[in-house]
Amino acid sequence: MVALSKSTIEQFFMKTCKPVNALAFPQIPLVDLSKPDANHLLVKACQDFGFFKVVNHGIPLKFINKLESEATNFFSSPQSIKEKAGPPDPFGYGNKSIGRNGDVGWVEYLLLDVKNGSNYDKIQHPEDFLCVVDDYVTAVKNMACEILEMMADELELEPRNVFSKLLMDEQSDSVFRVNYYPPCPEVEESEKDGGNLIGFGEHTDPQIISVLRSDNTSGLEISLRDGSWVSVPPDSESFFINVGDSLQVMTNGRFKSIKHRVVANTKKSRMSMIYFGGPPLNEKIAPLASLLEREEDSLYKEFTWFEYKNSAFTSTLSHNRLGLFEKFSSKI
Ligand SMILES: C=C1C[C@]23C[C@@]1(O)CC[C@H]2[C@@]12CC[C@H](O)[C@@](C)(C(=O)O1)[C@H]2[C@@H]3C(=O)O
Ligand SMILES: O=C(O)CCC(=O)C(=O)O
Ligand SMILES: [Fe+2]
Repeated sequence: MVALSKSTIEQFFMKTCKPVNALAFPQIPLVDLSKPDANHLLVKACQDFGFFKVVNHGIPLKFINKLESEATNFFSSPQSIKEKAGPPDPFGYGNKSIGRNGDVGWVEYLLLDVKNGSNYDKIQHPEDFLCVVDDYVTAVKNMACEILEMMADELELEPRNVFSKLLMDEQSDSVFRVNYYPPCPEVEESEKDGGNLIGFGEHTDPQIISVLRSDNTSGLEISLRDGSWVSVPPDSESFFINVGDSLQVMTNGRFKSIKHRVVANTKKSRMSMIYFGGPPLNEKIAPLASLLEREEDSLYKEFTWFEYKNSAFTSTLSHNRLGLFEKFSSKI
């Protein structure tokens, strides 16, 4: 990134909420996938937070390291090379501008379509990149499916692939993103006023499940039920799982899609990679009939993922996207 003036940088300061010093939150739910209580703990975490950390995940470290090193090469290449992989329409390289509706963040990113690798050819040496992304995404998708099946078991839902089949479907509309948050030394002056540089503004993820891995730089924050923000202690050897809006709907609001954001670290860069597991475009998203048989009212109108995605992608990051599909907004 080129050096920017203070006034240019000011547009990245948080506008919607007072500057915060979100406390590090050591009580992030922790699920050890190799332990017998994993099913119970992950369902509890989805109900209480919509977020948890996973250890003993079985994803080979070499997949993670290779991808991190390819991505580091990419983000440290000359701006003109990176820009050849952009603009994000919606896939490709993006710089500071997120989505199409005016959101900005102190971030560079690569957004890739998992279903159809064709967009990789914007990137220089696509063959190297394609190979490492595929290995990584396949492994992470399998872990996401295992977690979704553990959820179904714990909720006594049948078949147990009721959620995971959506990610396994050849037409699954899943997305992969690598975010690079450069340091911003120019901001230290303004920090005296208690400012915070926004890396990625607050939002919920629209899909079913998101699997996030970052390096050991802090920055990710989650919003608790009382509206306070807490900082997630980074852990490069673990994965963090987010419940997405679609899973909130399918569980009729039992699982919460978590509001999260990234505050840029002004001194250190941060890199994260996120797999967003989504359903096929024509899939109908609605509370599962077997949950409604248990005498619950459906809280949501049915929609297809295509409809939800269209509406989501015309909204800004912080918009409450599910509001449009709620039947009784006061109940949620
Ligand atoms: C402002 C936007 C960026 C986003 C599309 C949207 O209009 C609203 C949802 C955003 C989000 C958040 C989670 C993922 O990072 C993402 C790829 C997604 O599916 O929804 C982004 C979208 C994006 O960056 O294009
Ligand atoms: O970079 C991160 O840690 C999170 C980014 C994020 O929430 C997203 O890309 O949807
Ligand atoms: Fe997100």
